[in-house]
Amino acid sequence: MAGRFDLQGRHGKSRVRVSRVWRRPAEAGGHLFVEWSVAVSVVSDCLPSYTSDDNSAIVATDSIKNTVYVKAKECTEVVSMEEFAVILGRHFTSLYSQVGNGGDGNFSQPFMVCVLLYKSSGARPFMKVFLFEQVSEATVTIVERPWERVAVDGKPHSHGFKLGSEKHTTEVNVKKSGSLLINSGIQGYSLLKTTQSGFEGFVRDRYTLLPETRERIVATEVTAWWRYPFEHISQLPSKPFCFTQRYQDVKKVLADTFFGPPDVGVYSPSVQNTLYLMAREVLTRFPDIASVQLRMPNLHFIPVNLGGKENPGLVKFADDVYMPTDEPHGTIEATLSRANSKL
Ligand SMILES: O=c1[nH]c(=O)c2[nH]c(=O)[nH]c2[nH]1
Repeated sequence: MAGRFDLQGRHGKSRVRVSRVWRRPAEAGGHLFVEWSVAVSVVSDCLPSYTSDDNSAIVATDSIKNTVYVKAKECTEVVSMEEFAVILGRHFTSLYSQVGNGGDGNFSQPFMVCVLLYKSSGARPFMKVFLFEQVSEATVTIVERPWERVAVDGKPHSHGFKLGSEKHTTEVNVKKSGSLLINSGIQGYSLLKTTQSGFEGFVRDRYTLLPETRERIVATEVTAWWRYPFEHISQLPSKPFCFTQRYQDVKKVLADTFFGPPDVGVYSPSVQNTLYLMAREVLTRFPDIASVQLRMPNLHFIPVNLGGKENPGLVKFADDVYMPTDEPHGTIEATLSRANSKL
């Protein structure tokens, strides 16, 4: 018996690199500059293109790329990358229905539009039928290159930037119905402290060699994702809420909790506990964040002990010289959500 198959597909364009400058006068804070790597992926009714040579319902990924540049141009007011991702998501999920139904987007099938075309020669008009694709869903992912304004002689420069390290990311999913998911995050946020960290009381089995300690270096490269509670386009906050500012706030709360007060720090009994406290602080401080996921590899700094059988204790380690490693590393991650939130 011939098999029956269920086909699902999506297509889009990845790594569309776009920069946008908003040229404000120096008195208003100077130029704003962003560099984004955008990926757009749409779910659409173009299954015949997979199963046959019929491409008539495909929005070309080249057009998707061009749309990113056009929409960036149209953003004459400063936008955050979350807002830009929503603009793109709405564009792709509404564009093809607007032609036929005035924009309320309630088609469940691909639809046809009949257009009467008139020839300039005055010949009889003829009718052409277009089949428009239904984009039911769009996912837009953006990673920002961290250009930061420089300061010269302690004064913020009006149009000079240097590259920083950690990156702001976002992933936005928009459905034709208007339903929405906005996740934002941080990638490559490297944090280290030279003391106030230990690891004791863990399981000892016959392969355990790791000594217990209350004194070690702890280092990690945080990847964070958090979810905003806006579940429909209509719930999007109006202006004063700024996703970019919230990103800066979350970054600060994560670091402040990791390090503790500047003079004394805070003791970390495990990466697990520090991760939890960081996530909890984010949810406590920001009611507009519904859940937060943290991934914190434990990047080991191994105490160097020279010696061996012949020369035991040739050079004794005294919390001073370490061998930095990034492979292998511990992998520690958790998600913290509000108890009443639906994930
Ligand atoms: O903070 C830590 N958590 C662990 O789970 C772990 N495992 C390990 O070997 N060292 C550490 N450190």
